[in-house]
Parts: sequence; structure tokens; C-alpha cells
Amino acid sequence: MTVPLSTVVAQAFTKLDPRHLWRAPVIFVVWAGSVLTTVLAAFHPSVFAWSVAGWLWATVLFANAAEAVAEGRGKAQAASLRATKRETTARRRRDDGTEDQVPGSELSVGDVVVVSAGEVVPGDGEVVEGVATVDESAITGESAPVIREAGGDRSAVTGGTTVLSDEVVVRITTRPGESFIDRMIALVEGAQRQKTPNEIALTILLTTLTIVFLVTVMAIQPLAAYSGRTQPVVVLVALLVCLIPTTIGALLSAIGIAGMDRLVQRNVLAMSGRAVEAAGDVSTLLLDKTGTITFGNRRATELRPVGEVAAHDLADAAHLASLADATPEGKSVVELAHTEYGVDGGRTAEALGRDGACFVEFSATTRMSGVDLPDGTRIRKGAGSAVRAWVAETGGAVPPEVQVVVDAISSAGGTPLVVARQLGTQPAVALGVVHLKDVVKPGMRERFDVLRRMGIRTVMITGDNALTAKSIAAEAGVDDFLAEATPEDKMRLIRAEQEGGRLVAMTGDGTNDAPALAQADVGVAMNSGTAAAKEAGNMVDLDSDPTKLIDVVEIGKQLLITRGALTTFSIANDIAKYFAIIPAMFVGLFPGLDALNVMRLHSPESAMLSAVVFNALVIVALIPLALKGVRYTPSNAAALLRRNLLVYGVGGVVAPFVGIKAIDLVVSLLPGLA
Ligand SMILES: Nc1ncnc2c1ncn2[C@@H]1O[C@H](COP(=O)(O)OP(=O)(O)OP(=O)(O)O)[C@@H](O)[C@H]1O
Ligand SMILES: [K+]
Ligand SMILES: [Mg+2]
Repeated sequence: MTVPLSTVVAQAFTKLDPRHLWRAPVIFVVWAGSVLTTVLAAFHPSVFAWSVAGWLWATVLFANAAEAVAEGRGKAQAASLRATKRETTARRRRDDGTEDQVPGSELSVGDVVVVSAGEVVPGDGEVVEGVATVDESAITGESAPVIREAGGDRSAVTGGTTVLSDEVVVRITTRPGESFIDRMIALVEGAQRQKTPNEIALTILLTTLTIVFLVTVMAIQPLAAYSGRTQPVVVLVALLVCLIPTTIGALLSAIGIAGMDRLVQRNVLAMSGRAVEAAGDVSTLLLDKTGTITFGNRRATELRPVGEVAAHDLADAAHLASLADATPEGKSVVELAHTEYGVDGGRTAEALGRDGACFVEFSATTRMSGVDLPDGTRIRKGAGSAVRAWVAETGGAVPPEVQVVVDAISSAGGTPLVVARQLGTQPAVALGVVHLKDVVKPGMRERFDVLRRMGIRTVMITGDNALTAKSIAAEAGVDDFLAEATPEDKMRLIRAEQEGGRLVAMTGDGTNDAPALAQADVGVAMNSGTAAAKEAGNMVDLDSDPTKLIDVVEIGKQLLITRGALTTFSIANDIAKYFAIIPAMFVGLFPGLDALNVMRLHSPESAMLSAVVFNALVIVALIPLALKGVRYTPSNAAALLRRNLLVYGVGGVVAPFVGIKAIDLVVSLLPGLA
């Protein structure tokens, strides 16, 4: 997406408003200098004075243009997002089950709506019933349909997307006007853009330098007067503008905007610029296992009864315990028991509930789910350690055979769910184990290798047991893992890493990941994840691809390196200009200074004008670099820094000598220049 030149030019002039320029103090000083030299040129016209005034205005306009080009790309994106925002009619479901039609813009949080195939989702929400394929291309640009279903970590739907097949019931979670697309528009338009702490620190440094040079330049006048020759104010302004760090001052905002934009291009929305910068300094990356490293559709593939228990008996218990379990795991147990073990498929959770059964929902903290039947029978299924503890509570004990089966499933990378049943007040008995299978996504190992080369340690965190975790960790190639982690454990691990001064990134999709996503310096929530996860993180990946963090880190590093490189270049540049201008200014006074005039410039006036012209043109020359970013390859950070210092530091010193000399050759042809 390129921005029309006319728009950029118009924007550059609009941004001349001092209230806007004030945010970039260096450029504000150039603006003040432009006004001053214009007034002086009007009173004492000369080719030199008008040329300097003209090029100073050009300097400010170039800085404005850099920002306008950077912003323009986001504006184009915002326009295309706005086009996807159309008025929808929602089928709102009343408490009594009947429906009424309301405009999508009148929905409120908590409303329940029905969306069928071919209809547009009227607002952001969570699927509470059903499963459907959804076309999210309106927001992701990706045409492949995705599955959204109740219960799991893939329950979020976004307003403006279209249901392709089936029907879902959605509970609205955001108010109209504050929806995901609204926030996205505000974000890419830069309306919410605030300076990051790093940008503020750099601005303070640049402002300080500006003040130092201002004082220095003002001190020249009394000295010059003492020597019997005051310098024209136009010359002093030209000198000041050449000395202050205008290059980085002009490009700073564009660099930040372009970084955000590069993320948006890769379908990642950062809620703050600070998060993007933090991504550049991340040293530890935490990943959820299920759905992140693995595909996340853990399915029951086998039931393993223990002792004298009949397969059908285990299947029946597992079926009962899963009837009301809305997680993908729970649903797959129901399906397996029915199709492979012939359990009666006619039983429903509703009917059981009417008879007085009480369901125990799965939670990441208890790691168990189950049912209490009206006849006093209690069934639980869940993580080995959790069920063992429950059995012990009832006075029973889990036989060693269970552990053997659990370990066998775990070592193969599967998730074992132990099923136990308590009849009346007797001690509970372990019936057997459900084998849940999940597949590691392809290409994981390569991606983790890239991260390692970037100096980032990858840690997998999972609620699963240590053996499963170990097996999957080895297969995926992560550096470390944390097993049997509760939501609090995840957050604690992040805190511990942060205490060592390290920045931590985390990707996740579940409600149980929310505390950790909030605690992490960079929290990337999957767009497919729950509303809680998306609220907690500071980035959302529209593609729901956890390894996208590699891109995020790359862009963050690129942003930091680009800013560092251009700052180095800018300051080196200014120092070199000092040597070009000072000899020219005083050569009439101290002929000995001519020895310093290594560039052999045409005349003092052409030397000074050439420096001002160079100073302005260098901004234009560096706009593409500011927008595209310095090339980054995962390699030794120290080597990269050395290389950058060399290229941009030495380059910054040499460039003005060559540039000013070349411009001087042209400028000296100007008639009327002394
Ligand atoms: N529906 C369920 N009913 C009972 N127990 C379950 C269910 N789903 C998962 N479990 C058990 O709870 C454990 C933790 O849950 P889960 O794997 O969702 O945690 P997590 O912290 O999200 O980790 P992960 O990184 O694997 O997603 C699982 O390893 C499994 O033993
Ligand atoms: K400068
Ligand atoms: Mg999970």
C-alpha cells in the first residue's frame, strides 16, 4: 500500500501547525528558525538569506512528510477495515427462547444472539452453544474458514465475520463502538499512538543536545563581537540547525509508526508501541502446549480399563462424566464411548440434569471434571494426580497399574485422563484411563532454532503431567518446560524471570492463560482465543499462529536497531558538519582557519548553504530506511551492534564531507551568492 504523493504533500503542510510540531522539539526549533530567517530575509533580502530560509522550511516539511508517509499506510488499512463495518441485523434470543430482530448497533453486553450460515456476526462475543465454520477474511485477509466452538479455547467470534456453515449462539462481550474492528481502526490510524518510554527518553536526550547547541551558538555572538565582527543571525540559525540532531528528530516518529505498521502487515495488532519495543528485547518466551505447540484438538482415541474392569463399564463411566463437558476433550470422550464402545448415545446432559444429576465442570485449577448422579454415584475424570487425590479423599487408593498406563500414554506424548467412580459412601475406585492424542505442529523445531539463534530461551508451560510435557518438549525442541502448571504457576514463572531483569513474552489462548498474558512484557493472544485472553494480552495475532512471535521479536529488534542506527548516524553527521561550517564562518577573521577548510568549499556562504541543504536532503534520503527498517538477521547481537556502529557512525562522519562538497559545487553556481 503506497500513499499518493499529493496526500503526503498536503499532510506535510498541515503538520506545520506548531501545536503538532511541539511534540518533536528538534523540528520545532527548525520551524522557529524558518520563521525567523524568513522575517530577516524579508527585511534584508539576499540570495543567501532567502535560500537558507527556503531550505529550513524544506527541512521541516521533509520531517512532516516522513511521518505522513508512515501514517498513510495505516490510514489506508483503516479505510478498508471501515468498509467491512456494515450495519447488521441481529437475531437476539429472549430468555423464553423466542427471537427478536434488532440492529447490531443496539446490542448490549450480555445479549445472546443466534447466527446461522450465511449471516454476519453482529458483534464481538463468545460462542456459548454450537460449532460453526467462520469466514474471518474481513479482519485477517485469510480466506480459509476457521472453526469456532463453544467451550474450548476457540470460542471467540468477531463482529463483521461471516458464519459459513451451521449455527451458533453467541453471547455479546463488547459494546458497539468498542468492538475489535473499532479498536483496530483506531490503532492503525495512529489515533491512539502515544510515545513509548524509550521514545520519550530519546526525545529528552535530543532536546538536551538541542539546548546545549543553542547555548553554544548564542555564545558565539559575544565572542565574535569582541573580535570586531558580529555574525549575521541567518548564519547563526543555519549553524544551529546543522548542529542539532535533525535527522533522528525528523524520523523518530516515522520509525515507531512503521514498526507498528510492519506488525499489522503480518496480521498482528499491538495495543501499545511499548509492547513492540519490549519484543525487541525479549529473552524468554513462554508457550502454552495445547493449541500452541500442538494442534490443540486433543481427541480421545482409546480407553484403557485396569484390573477386572470391563471396557464397556469404563466407557459408560467416562461417557457419563463427559456428557456436560463442553471442552473439545470432553466432547471427544462422549463420541469415542458411543462409536467405539457402543455406549447408549441417547443419554443427554439435559435429561440427566432434570433427574437431579449435578455436573462438575472442568477447570485448569482442579484439572478434573465429572458428575454426581442422583443415586449417589460420583464419577470423576482428570489428570492422574488430581484423580488420585480425589480417590484418596474418599478413603480409596489408586492401584499401581493405573500409573503404569498413565506413564505409557504420557511417554508417548499423549494426555492421560484417569476415570474413577465412587458408589454411595464406599471408597472411590479407579476404572481406567482415557488416552487423549494431540499432534505437534510441523516445523516447530526449526522455528525454535531461529529463536535460539536470536538468543531467546523457549519454555513450554502446560497443565499436563511431567512425562507428557517432557515428550512433547523433546519432540518440539523447546529449551525447557514446566509441567502441571496452574494459571498462578504460569504467572509466578513469568515474575521470577522478570525479577532477573529479563523481558518475557508469552503466547496463549485460554482464559487460564489470561493472568500470565497480563503479567508478561509481551503478551500475544490468539485471535481465536477467549475474550479474557485477548483482553489480558497487549497484542493479538489475527492468524492465531503462536510462532508468529518470531516475527514480532524480529520487528521489535528491527525497530530498536533502526532507531539506534539512525541516532548514531544523526549525531555523527552533525559533528562532521561542525567542521564544515565553523572554518567557513571565521575564515575572514582568522585566516589561519583556512587550514581547517579541508573541503576547499567555494565560499563561506556557499559552505553554509550547502550544509543546510545537505541537512535537509539527508532526511529524505533516510525515509525509506526509517520505514523499512535496518535489515535484521538472527545473529550475534554484539557483532550486529559493532557492524551498525561502524556503518552508521563512520558513514555518518564521512557522508557530510562528500555530500556537502558535491552540493557546494552546484550551489556555487547560484548567481548572487557571496
Ligand atoms: N475436559 C477435561 N476434563 C477433565 N480433565 C481434563 C480435561 N481437559 C484437560 N484435563 C486435564 O487437566 C490438565 C490441564 O488442562 P490443560 O491441558 O487444559 O491445561 P493448560 O494449562 O491449558 O495446558 P496446555 O498448555 O496443555 O494447554 C490436562 O493435562 C488433563 O490432565
Ligand atoms: K542537524
Ligand atoms: Mg490450554
